[in-house]
Amino acid sequence: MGDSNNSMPIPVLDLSESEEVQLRVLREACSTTGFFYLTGHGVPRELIRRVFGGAAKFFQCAAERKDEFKAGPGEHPLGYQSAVLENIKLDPETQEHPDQREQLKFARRNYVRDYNAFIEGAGGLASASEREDDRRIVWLAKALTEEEEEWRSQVNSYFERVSSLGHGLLKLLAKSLGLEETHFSPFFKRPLELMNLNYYHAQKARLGCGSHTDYGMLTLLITDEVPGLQVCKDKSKPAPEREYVDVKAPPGHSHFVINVGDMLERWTCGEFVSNLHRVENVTGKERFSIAFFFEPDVDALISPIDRSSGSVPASDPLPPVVYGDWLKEKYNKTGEVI
Ligand SMILES: O=C(O)CCC(=O)C(=O)O
Ligand SMILES: [Fe+2]
Repeated sequence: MGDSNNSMPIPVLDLSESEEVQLRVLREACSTTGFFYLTGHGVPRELIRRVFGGAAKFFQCAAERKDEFKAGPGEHPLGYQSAVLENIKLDPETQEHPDQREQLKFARRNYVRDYNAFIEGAGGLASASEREDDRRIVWLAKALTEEEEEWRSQVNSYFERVSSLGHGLLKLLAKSLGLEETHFSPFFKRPLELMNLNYYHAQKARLGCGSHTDYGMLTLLITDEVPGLQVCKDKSKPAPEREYVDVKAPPGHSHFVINVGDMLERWTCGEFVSNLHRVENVTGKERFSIAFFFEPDVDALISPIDRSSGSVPASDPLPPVVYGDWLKEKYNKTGEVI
């Protein structure tokens, strides 16, 4: 792991190394490719394997069964999304075809409330008591088989483990920027945490997921061993000239692949890079991945950090934004149909 492929090395952050080394690796990774592998994370491989196993079974189910996991009104952006039409994520500049993947999405109940209030303009934000109490992970299907019940507890436990990793990484990120360890905590009291199980079909010569950046703070991804994820070498180039390099698929679910999102790039005034990436599944094999999007509270007011003064400056080069407003604008721009 961590060797260069096609001349773009992806560093490995090992949480069992000394903090000094961790901070150095993190800073270096975030300010160059915006991607790093994470190991020493403590999420049991067996748990990850079981979550993947259940996902493979779920996506094999008949369409009628999968449709029972579809979101109803007020339940977006959760549940099952088939590969046809509902799942279009078109970047008109670079992507000719819709994304080719099925997804099953999970979040906590307060995410659903906050998302719908802010993005869809329906209902209110999670109430004060819900903010504290309702961290339940939502499953949309009315009834589950015994096997699915078992899978549910594995998926939920994986979600909690990755959520804790996200909070831990916030502390490291803050320190790597020379800030107090708790600097980001007030903006992550009830973070938007969205977990997508992805199923890329075994088709050829189509983008499973078109070139994009992720919107939030960090994305924590686990893939199977089928390659497909590619990272842009230099996103400042115009779209037709951009080159993409493969991100080596870690063996046996051993490493997370983590990347900086747009909000963190903005928060750090561009010091940390939210890089373009895509999935090109040309192996002729099915591919599965789990992406966990770790994003600030929907109503967090985020002022970019100017490191030249070491804190939030009086006159920001970038104005403060409310995270939910920023997200809404992003969705409107990409024309994502949910
Ligand atoms: O499946 C992958 O390897 C990456 C998926 C991804 O980039 C995304 O869903 O944002
Ligand atoms: Fe992504």
